[in-house]
Amino acid sequence: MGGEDEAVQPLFATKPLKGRVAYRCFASTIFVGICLILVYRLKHIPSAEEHGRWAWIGLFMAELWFGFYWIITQSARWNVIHRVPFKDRLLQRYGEKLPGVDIFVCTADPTLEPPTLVVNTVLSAMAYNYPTDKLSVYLSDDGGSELTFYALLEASRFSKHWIPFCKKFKVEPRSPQGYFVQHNDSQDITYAHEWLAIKKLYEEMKNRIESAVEVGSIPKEVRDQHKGFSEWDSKITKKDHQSIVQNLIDGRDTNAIDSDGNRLPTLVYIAREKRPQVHHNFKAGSMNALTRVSSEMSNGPIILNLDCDMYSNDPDAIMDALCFFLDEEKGHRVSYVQYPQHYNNVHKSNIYSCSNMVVNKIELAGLDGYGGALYCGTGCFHRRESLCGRRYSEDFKAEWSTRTWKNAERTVQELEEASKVLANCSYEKGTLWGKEMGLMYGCSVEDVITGLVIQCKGWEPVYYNPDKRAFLGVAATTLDDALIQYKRWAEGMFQIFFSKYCPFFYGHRKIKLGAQMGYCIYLLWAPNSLPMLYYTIVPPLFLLRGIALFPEVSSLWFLPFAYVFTAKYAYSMLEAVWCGDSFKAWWNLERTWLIRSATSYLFALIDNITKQLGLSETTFAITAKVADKGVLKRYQQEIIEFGNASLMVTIISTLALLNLFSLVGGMTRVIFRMEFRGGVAGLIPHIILCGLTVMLNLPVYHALFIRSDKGRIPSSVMFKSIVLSSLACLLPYLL
Ligand SMILES: O=c1ccn([C@@H]2O[C@H](COP(=O)(O)OP(=O)(O)O[C@H]3O[C@H](CO)[C@@H](O)[C@H](O)[C@H]3O)[C@@H](O)[C@H]2O)c(=O)[nH]1
Ligand SMILES: [Mn+2]
Repeated sequence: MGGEDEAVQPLFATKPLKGRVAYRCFASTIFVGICLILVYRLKHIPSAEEHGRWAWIGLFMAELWFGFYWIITQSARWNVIHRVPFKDRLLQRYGEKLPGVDIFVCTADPTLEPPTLVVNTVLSAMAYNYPTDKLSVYLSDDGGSELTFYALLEASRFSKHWIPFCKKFKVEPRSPQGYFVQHNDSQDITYAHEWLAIKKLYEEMKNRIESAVEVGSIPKEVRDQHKGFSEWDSKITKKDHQSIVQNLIDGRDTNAIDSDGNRLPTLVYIAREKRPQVHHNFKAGSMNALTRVSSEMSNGPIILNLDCDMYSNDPDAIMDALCFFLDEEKGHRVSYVQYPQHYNNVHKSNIYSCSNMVVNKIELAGLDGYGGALYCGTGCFHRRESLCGRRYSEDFKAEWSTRTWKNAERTVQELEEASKVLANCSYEKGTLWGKEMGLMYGCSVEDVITGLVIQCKGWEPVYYNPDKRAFLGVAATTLDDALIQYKRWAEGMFQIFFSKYCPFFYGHRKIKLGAQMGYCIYLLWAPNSLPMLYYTIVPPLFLLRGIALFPEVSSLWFLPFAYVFTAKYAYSMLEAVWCGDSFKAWWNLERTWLIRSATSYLFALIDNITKQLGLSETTFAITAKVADKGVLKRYQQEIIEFGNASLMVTIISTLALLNLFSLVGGMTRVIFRMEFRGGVAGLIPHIILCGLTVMLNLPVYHALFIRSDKGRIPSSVMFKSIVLSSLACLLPYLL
């Protein structure tokens, strides 16, 4: 125990990122450039008789927005920090006094989220290097599926072999699926022997689960093995069923031991009550039910929240996270410790830009620098108290060691019955759950808004980005999935901005200005769509018409445009490469940003408006975690999957064609020296802009005209977008 006379060494350190001063100087030059651009726009507005007056004013507004948004993004780069925990000191000081940790895993649909995937996450969580009597894993199944329950039952049996195997050979990762795909070339005989045996067990379990899933029901002899299946005796549906709470492993039970005779962690299955007439609030509702049910059982003061597709990749991650909570001097202020979201199915070139290295390494760490670490929904350790709505106060000191199972003497049956009440629809009526307590309701990014509210109650969250990836999830493998996911995020974020939780008002005097701005980088994704669309539609059309909307290249006013554009993109490329992206990944990100703006962000904007008008409601489109073989193959080859004839794809291809037509038309004009207003030199910026857009869209043309696989853009979409873009090209002649 930390000696009384010597000063206690901290359990974690916070360090600034190097190179700040240089960055701040550089950013200031861009700022000057932006101001000059705006001055130019204001001083040169075409007169009422001239062509392009309104287009000009539109460009001014778009550039005003980009400038404003750029300033907002500086908050995430101004004050970047990183955190360093000291696990060894923790181990020395807290041997026996470690707090209980409850791990929540959420799943919602046995088809989109296969039970095998779910139990892999659960098993990886059960196998953490942490005293098993202090570890409890709770699975919330919003799908209310007996298939998932069955899979969990199988996992509880398999864990008796898996956990000792992991600990004996220190295997990593601890998701069996993730582990067995690795190559095993060990020479150790006992290891090879046991490896084979455990692999066989795993494959058998997997086959049993998958054949049950295929048939869609559980064989009678299996149903008879566990009383829990009786919950499904009366035909129940996903949207209409009673509360189900089944304790599959009771961690207090001295007979619940693994094959080496060590105690097992607690394992509980929960499907909260669902009734068609009661709104279930998606994942937030499920997390809150988990919080209450777990408080009736293990009641761990630390909660780790995982999505069902995100397994633990580092068996020591709990120890790292605890360093932040248990630090004697600063730990009592920490509300949650968020890890970045990484994916195990993302390639180096990252075609849909799902994993964002710059966001993970710079932006989120930059927000943390202002005390504004985001809560991202998964891979996050919470303090139960702050999650349950407690306000921070100076005299708050956690008592870790005194807390254990709240109802230690009660039997499993008694606990299950008591817990079911907590998972009932009626339980929350008239309480503060979803408003002041637990995760917030009514927003499709329940995580971000909950994090903001917790911060505004005085807590200081931590963002921790270790070199070794602590959690690995599954990223979207089709363009549609990726865009719909971003639409959900952009919509929820923008909704926060226009609610009473807008960081600038709600956070005023509660969180730092840097954090308020930092939140807005994401909250303002949706409105970016309009200026982005404007910039990719109007300048190309005016190029076609031969009307310059930018200064001539020989003019001094061209300099700020050239400087801001080049410096911004050169910097963003260097930044991406520095953060570990490839050049191609950065290039793909630029395309993705364009595509997202034209689709996800635009739709998010529109949906927000219709919601304000009361025409639509919050929804939650679950991202698929599996794809069929053809799709997967193309994903492996890094070919974009357009596939269906959706409105989003139509917009993308129309925009791409419009730029192509304009570029060709504009170049023809230049080559044949047709008349211009403002001279050829004035059109060069248009050509550059349009040319870059065309280059970004190369895969779109490829999918339109060359590809023949199923992921190409369907011909119906092709015809539609040819007609639409041609019509658009005629537009400037009518103005
Ligand atoms: O009614 C629901 C819907 C979803 N989920 C679970 O929520 C998680 C996230 O859903 P997913 O479809 O995978 O969405 P993503 O876009 O991948 O999730 C990101 O964005 C969400 C907010 O939009 C956060 O909740 C997630 O933590 C974050 O990873 C999954 O485990 C689901 O099982 C539920 O429990 N109940
Ligand atoms: Mn997900």
